[in-house]
Amino acid sequence: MSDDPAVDVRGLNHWFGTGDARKQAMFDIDLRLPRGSFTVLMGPSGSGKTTLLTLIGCLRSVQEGSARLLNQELHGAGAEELSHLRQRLGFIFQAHNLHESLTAQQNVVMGVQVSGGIPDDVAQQAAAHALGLVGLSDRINYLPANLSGGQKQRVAVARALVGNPALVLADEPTAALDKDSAADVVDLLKRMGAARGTTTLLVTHDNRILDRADRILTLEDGRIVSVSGQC
Ligand SMILES: Nc1ncnc2c1ncn2[C@@H]1O[C@H](COP(=O)(O)OP(=O)(O)OP(=O)(O)O)[C@@H](O)[C@H]1O
Repeated sequence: MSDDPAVDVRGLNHWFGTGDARKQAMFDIDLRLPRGSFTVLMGPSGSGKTTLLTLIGCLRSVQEGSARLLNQELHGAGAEELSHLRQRLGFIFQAHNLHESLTAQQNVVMGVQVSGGIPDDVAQQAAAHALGLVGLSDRINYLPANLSGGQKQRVAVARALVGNPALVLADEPTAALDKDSAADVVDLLKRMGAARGTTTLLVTHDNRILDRADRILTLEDGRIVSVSGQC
């Protein structure tokens, strides 16, 4: 495995709006995420956590500065390169975003098929395996409506990890969960990340997660104001 960090951001600035409404949201961000690390990104509402996550996740264009993701520069990258890079990422959001009309298994299969060209039987096997890893082997044919909040979020974790992503970006994945389910989801992400060498960046307001992070970054008003933990 390469020693290069999974994410290497330098001098990143970002603005929203145009003309008089133009407002700077990110200021001179420097950030490195070593491969296999588990980093928590904290900060008050409006501090820029989601903006930073979506820039790193190729969901927004980098306007100024450098952001290298898996050894590829995002600033100036074309749509096709960004789309290929996105296929190497796993996303988990606060709202699990499961398709309500699809079973747990079918939802996870969609996570395999983002990269395209995967035979259906292989996708089905991979999805069943991922659901087993998150402890839901006995729920694969359940619709989301018949799963608890914690179980739905575990399906979302399985869907994010089934394609073996190099980097997992999670935005408030435990916000809607009770204490035990939140701990389960984070432990699961950490355990699976460690087993596969996946790098994880997790945005949260949830103090319960902090003791599980290798590193904690704090954003305030679009600036990183503290970094704690190992580098
Ligand atoms: N699409 C947008 N257009 C204009 N301004 C935006 C847009 N998205 C975010 N912003 C502004 O950028 C700043 C950072 O927002 P962001 O959503 O990244 O913060 P956050 O830390 O994720 O907040 P929260 O914890 O509430 O989700 C805020 O001032 C926000 O109003």
